[in-house]
Amino acid sequence: MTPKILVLISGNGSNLQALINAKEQGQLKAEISLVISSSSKAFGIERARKHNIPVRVHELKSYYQGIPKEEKAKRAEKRNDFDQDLVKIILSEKPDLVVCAGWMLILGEKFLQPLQEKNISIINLHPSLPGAFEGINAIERSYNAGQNGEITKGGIMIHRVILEVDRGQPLIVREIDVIKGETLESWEARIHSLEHQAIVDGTNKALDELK
Ligand SMILES: Nc1nc2c(c(=O)[nH]1)N[C@@H](CN(C=O)c1ccc(C(=O)N[C@@H](CCC(=O)O)C(=O)O)cc1)CN2
Ligand SMILES: NCC(=O)N[C@@H]1O[C@H](COP(=O)([O-])[O-])[C@@H](O)[C@H]1O
Repeated sequence: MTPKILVLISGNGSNLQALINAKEQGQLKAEISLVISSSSKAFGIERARKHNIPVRVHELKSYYQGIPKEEKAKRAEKRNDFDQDLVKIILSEKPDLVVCAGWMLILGEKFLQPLQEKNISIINLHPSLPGAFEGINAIERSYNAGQNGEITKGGIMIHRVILEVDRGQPLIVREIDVIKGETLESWEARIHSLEHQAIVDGTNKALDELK
């Protein structure tokens, strides 16, 4: 039985495209059974649809409707509802593995706990080395650190997803050297190039570890 992966995206979807390409070239040990996007505007939706992969949009803003930013407790409640509804979608799909490929939302306990109980592994692609630049805008932050001489290497990792953001066990780590005077665009392109192979290798490695 071919394993099933479910891919979470929020934007361009170039890493989803890398998984789709790998599947079509026989280099991915799974089928992509569903793509879930946290934004209805994500270009990754088009990428999935072009390859007849089912898509669901699951947007946080629809949960926050009518709740002002100041009402933090109410928003936290709705955030839990968002996570719990996301779990329902995923459990109905029964994937072997969930791959966060540019999913730009922190996954809370209400999401992680039920998936752990069902033994569904979750991995994430993050554009920095373990222990550095957790969170968003990691590419720009690592670029600035490199150009300021604070780091000599950057890179990416595929890691297991735990509650602590970007602190899960790394499965794949790939490095690049800082080049002084390099443009942000060039740094970003080198990072993305690393990502597009690592997302496939990391997914295959996580699938192998399920056996
Ligand atoms: N519990 C976990 N959730 C997620 C992880 C993780 O390791 N543990 N990885 C992320 C992906 N990610 C970095 O790789 C990441 C994405 C988004 C954020 C974040 O701060 N999101 C904010 C919204 C940011 C914004 O849109 O301005 C939020 O969720 O409120 C941090 C890290 C996937 N989730
Ligand atoms: N913290 C998570 C994070 O920053 N993820 C990053 O989002 C981009 C998604 O690109 P894509 O939509 O083209 O695959 C990738 O660079 C990925 O590393």
